[in-house]
Amino acid sequence: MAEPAISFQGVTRRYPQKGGAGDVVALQDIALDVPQGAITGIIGRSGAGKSTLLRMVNGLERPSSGQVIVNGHDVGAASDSALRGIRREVGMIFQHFNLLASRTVAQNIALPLEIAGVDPLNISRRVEELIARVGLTAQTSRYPAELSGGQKQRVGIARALATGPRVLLSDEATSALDPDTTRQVLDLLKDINRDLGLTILLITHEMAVVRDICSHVAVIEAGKIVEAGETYAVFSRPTHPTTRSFLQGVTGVAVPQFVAGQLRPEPDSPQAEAVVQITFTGRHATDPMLARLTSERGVSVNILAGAIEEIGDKPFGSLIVGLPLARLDESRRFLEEHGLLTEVLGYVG
Ligand SMILES: Nc1ncnc2c1ncn2[C@@H]1O[C@H](COP(=O)(O)OP(=O)(O)OP(=O)(O)O)[C@@H](O)[C@H]1O
Repeated sequence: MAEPAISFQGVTRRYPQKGGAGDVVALQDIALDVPQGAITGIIGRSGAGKSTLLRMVNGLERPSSGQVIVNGHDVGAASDSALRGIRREVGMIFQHFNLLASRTVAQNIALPLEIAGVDPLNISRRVEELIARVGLTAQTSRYPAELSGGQKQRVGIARALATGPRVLLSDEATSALDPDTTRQVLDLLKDINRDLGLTILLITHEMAVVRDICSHVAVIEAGKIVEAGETYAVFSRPTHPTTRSFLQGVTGVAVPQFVAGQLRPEPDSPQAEAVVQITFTGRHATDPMLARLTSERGVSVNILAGAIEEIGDKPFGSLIVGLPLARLDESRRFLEEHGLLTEVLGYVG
């Protein structure tokens, strides 16, 4: 296994509160490896600790205890001069772009190179290359106020890439953009990841962003990582309720309203129907298992909701069905034996 690009080792961050009301524990004993060359998403609700975690990677925050190792350097223990070196290897993009209004596109992108003392001829060559890379050649001399949100984020990306970082941090980079523009910016990040082998660590509160570009994901809740792994594995077998609730919207299936209102945790009668979520992954996503359950076992299946999509180019499907209570155990066994995951959501009738 290659060394991780970033390794959080037992990281805790406390903030003292005014008036001696005890500390706020923003992060608690975080252990997480971010693989080299991957796109890793940290997803969590507001206040979960995402920004604090991200800001540790470029030393904007330091751990109260534990270590953050980036490309082999212990960021929390780095001197100011070592930190400057680490920051050249770590670019960052922001939700609100953070561009300088008085500088053109080219001048904004040139800024980190000027700070690094690169000579002017090399700066203009490099800036031209970066502008082409993010598709803004026609906007080179425009000011931020003359750009759309998506174009501003492209400038942010080019600026973050200027010093040739090995890691790119993204702080809710698409949260201020409409869905089409979000898609384009995510595609650009994916291309950069692939072409430059750049490690990307992003924070988001949208599972759709994770689904669309992240090969790995960590779910953070109240300062703790509650679930982490390859996106496909986490999507197929979410174990934590927070992960499940983030997934509900994104896999496009939810219990339909007319059923949700009647759903009960226990069956009321032997004639009840179990409402079951079935998750399909890999080749099983396209196998007609439900048809076989009916034709081979004579079980009538009532399809209530469903969707099939792709995660990391692999098919992933989710269905919600009604199954007769009397045949529930047998049906679940049949489906599980064929590689499908089943979960009883409740009972109706
Ligand atoms: N400088 C600070 N002083 C005191 N408390 C802080 C400070 N920074 C963050 N916190 C607290 O730490 C916790 C985590 O905050 P953080 O900003 O990392 O969450 P987040 O997941 O990024 O939230 P959001 O999505 O709203 O930005 C919160 O309870 C927050 O109030």
